Amino acid sequence: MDELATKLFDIQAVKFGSFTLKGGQVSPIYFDFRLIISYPAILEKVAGLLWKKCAYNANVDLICGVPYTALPIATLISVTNRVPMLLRRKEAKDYGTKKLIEGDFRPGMNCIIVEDVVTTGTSVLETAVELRKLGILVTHAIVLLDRRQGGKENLAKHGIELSAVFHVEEIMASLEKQSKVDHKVAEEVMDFIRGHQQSIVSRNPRLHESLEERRSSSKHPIATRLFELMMAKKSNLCVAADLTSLDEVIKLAESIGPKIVVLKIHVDILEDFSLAKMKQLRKVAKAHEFLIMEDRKFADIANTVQQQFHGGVYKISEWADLITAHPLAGPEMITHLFGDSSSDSRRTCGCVLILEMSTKNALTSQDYSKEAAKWGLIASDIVAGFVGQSPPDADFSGWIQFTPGVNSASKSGDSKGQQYCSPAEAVLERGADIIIVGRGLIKSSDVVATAENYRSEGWTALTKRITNP
Ligand SMILES: O=c1ccn([C@@H]2O[C@H](COP(=O)(O)O)[C@@H](O)[C@H]2O)c(=O)[nH]1
Repeated sequence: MDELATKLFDIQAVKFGSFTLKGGQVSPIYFDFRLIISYPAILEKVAGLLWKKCAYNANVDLICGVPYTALPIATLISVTNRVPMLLRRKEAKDYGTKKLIEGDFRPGMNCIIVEDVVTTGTSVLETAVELRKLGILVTHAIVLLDRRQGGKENLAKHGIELSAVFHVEEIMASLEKQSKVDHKVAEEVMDFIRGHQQSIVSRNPRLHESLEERRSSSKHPIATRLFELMMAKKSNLCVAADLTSLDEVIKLAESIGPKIVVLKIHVDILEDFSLAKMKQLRKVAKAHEFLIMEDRKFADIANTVQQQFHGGVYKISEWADLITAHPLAGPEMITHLFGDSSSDSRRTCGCVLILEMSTKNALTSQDYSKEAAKWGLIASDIVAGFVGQSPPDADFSGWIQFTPGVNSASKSGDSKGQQYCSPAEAVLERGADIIIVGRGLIKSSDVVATAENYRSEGWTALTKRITNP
């Protein structure tokens, strides 16, 4: 790595001085990796290191470079490792096939995106969008240099894991160690990078307000209650009790009740459901002060959803404090979810809108969640919060962000598309107010100790986020 950093410096692919960037900022460092093609040995080294970043992934069917600098790099990786390549055009031709993606592929194939520098991740994302339109799966991108300016987090939000050969800190440390730059320049560069590392989370005022302030701006009684419980119990832990027996759920709730603020269930996986047992669970919830969330993911027209909510065997409106709903059917479904304006449920139950899902290749795109968040804001007497992996553009400090896919023991997710992050990452990088932990807790041998660990990690991260904006 030191050798490559030196070579990049020597050929002036890494320059120091004063450079005006695309966004108008003046940067003390500039990376011009287009020069690499003039140095075949360096090009070969770069391609080799990039390939090492994804060779562990047995699922590479194709690679695709982001135009233009990464194209020769991707070509070399393709030829050396015998991995077929795709070519993405920047503009479609106005004659012939008019295709944006050239090459031979089948929908369902896995494609790795290759890039030279990632700042916000937009170029990688644009390439991923075109590939995904054709049914090609994109879950990984490899990059020579990650400037650490939010790209990794942005891509993760879209189900793409970014692996970098270098981070800017590593290049600077290496060049300083080899006396290529002096300490003052290295400091200046790092100050600039840190100053431009504003992630979505650090820009969002909701995430730095105290829970007390947010409690007073909340418009839904259940959101107000949840803020109070969080402060009183010093907990932002929701446990996904995905068990098939309600007796077992009750047993679990009795043991971890003091550590949690929400217990989330899926009523339709219970084999021993009865309203009497539900009453028992409500008693435990009252005694230990936590809310019950039914993760029903309502998604139909309002008329049907109302019946699903109030009727059937489960009579969800009789026992749930919170329910989840997909905003797919439009704003009317949200406003009529609980019934007409006189329905008691509007005050006794809060809707948690699913803006983004935690799984790979989820269809909850940025545009989708942006629109849905706007509807949620309008229906703030119904909507207590949202499920998501990041704060939406239209945000509101009285709303609560619930983030599932939290598991300290597994970084890679399960084998069925679920993706995981740690409690600290969920809170500090993704904006979670409440972390949702399922198998990471219910499968552990000591659920009480594990609940305490998640409570403490989640709460520490939340306190840190509020006190260090
Ligand atoms: O995007 C979503 C929405 C909901 N879930 C639910 O959360 C838990 C996660 O369980 P783990 O065992 O921690 O994977 C589960 O009940 C899902 O239905 C989600 O994972 N992602």
